[in-house]
Amino acid sequence: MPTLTPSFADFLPEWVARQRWYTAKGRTPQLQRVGGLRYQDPEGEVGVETWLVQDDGGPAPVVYQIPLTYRGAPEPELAHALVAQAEHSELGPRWIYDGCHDPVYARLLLSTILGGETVESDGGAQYGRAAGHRAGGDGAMTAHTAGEQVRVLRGEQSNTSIIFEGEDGPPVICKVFRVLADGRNPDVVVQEALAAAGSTRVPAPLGDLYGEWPGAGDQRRHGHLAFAQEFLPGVEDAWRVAVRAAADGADLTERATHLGSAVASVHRDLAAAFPTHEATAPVRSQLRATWRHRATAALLEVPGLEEHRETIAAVYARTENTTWPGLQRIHGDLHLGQVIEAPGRGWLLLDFEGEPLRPLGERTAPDLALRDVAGILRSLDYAAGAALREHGAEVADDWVARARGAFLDGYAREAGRDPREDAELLAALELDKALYEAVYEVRNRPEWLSIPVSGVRRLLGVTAP
Ligand SMILES: Nc1ncnc2c1ncn2[C@@H]1O[C@H](COP(=O)(O)OP(=O)(O)O)[C@@H](O)[C@H]1O
Ligand SMILES: O=P(O)(O)O[C@H]1O[C@H](CO)[C@@H](O[C@H]2O[C@H](CO)[C@@H](O)[C@H](O)[C@H]2O)[C@H](O)[C@H]1O
Repeated sequence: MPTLTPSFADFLPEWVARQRWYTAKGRTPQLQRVGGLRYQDPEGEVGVETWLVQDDGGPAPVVYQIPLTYRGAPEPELAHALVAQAEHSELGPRWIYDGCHDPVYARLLLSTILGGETVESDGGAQYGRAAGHRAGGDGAMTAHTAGEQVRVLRGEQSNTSIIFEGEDGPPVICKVFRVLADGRNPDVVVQEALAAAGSTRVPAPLGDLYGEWPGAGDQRRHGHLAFAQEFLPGVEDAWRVAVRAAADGADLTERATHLGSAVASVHRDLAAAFPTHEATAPVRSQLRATWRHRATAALLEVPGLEEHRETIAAVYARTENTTWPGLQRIHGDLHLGQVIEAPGRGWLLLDFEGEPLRPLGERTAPDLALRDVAGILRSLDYAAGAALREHGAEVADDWVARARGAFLDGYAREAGRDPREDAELLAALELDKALYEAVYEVRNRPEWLSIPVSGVRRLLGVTAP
């Protein structure tokens, strides 16, 4: 049996702990390999393998996807993506890289998806298997599997996205899901359904990789590993547009109005493509219980909010005697970073995975479309906070109020109902979102925490100490 020195157990946990996608920040990963996939480099030079590892070091077990490439010589262009240098007992020195950054893995991944191919592990107890599926069918797209520019998208993301650009065909972005959930990934399911319904508000889906790996005991887990779609080069996301406008005090109202209409049109298409439900009394209490439960957990995790326990409960209680709209499939984690502005096409929505901190079942359940509306309202408030943090710009309350009002106007016009008519629900959902954000920031970006915490206080009508 060949050996590697240092071994994976020696170097992988420490590397995983440093990754943006590691969800249990601050803890020490306790990794066990649960499965894997072997890809074949056509040149026969680079070893390409995806590790599926379960981490038991966080609050709950999480399965991560970790594509790795093994090279016999260092690759200077991949220096930033080096996971470890190790000695293989038979092959000699090995340089092990984060596969997403290695064009050899990237091209194999895309060709597996677009070619509808299958990859599997070497077998045994950790047997894994995955199959590519092509969506729609655009013949030009296979041209991307060879000789193209390959790069990893930089920035704040929960997953790792690889971009393929070149002369032979339109650019592609392929998202490698880092946290694997059992079941079909909502990002894939929803965008494919919207595209099939003729929505122009999402980039065209091109295909996905769906896999299986061992679960507890004899169980098998199944889920999406990657998703390829049309890449719109040179576009800006609404977050950057809004932070800049906030910092400059520039008017955002026209764009915010268009964004409101775009979100409402996606909601209309989602209501037609997926089941809808009436918000019956038991459903309403169930949802309120979820908000309360999330608030309790947030107060335990976020310092300085405990004193607001009762005021928070009161905001939720105010939704008891109001009329609720129906429930439907929604985006689930809508914020300005999930929206891009494409020339000639207007605003497009991305990343329908839902809030990464929520269990999959909750993320795909029908919910109030107002939850997405609340997400954008919170995000406009965040943009003002970021303008201060990053540019030292004191943003007038009026700027935020006008942008939020314009977004709601655009939404109301397209939806035929003004979200402000459901003021109690909207307030409850904004609060729920701000509390979620506070937990997210505590775990991922503590230096951002003051933005959602101020948001919570503002929503509760209390001034900061
Ligand atoms: N199809 C696309 N075209 C252009 N840019 C994209 C596309 N998909 C994603 N992006 C960019 O990548 C960023 C992260 O994408 P997202 O789907 O939110 O990933 P994650 O799940 O990792 O958060 C977006 O904010 C956007 O700037
Ligand atoms: O990784 P995702 O994009 O799915 O979303 C998570 O990370 C987001 C931060 O990257 C976080 O969004 C929060 O910060 C944004 C600015 O960076 C801001 O626009 C959002 O309004 C705010 O919620 C998101 O909540 C989290 O789920």
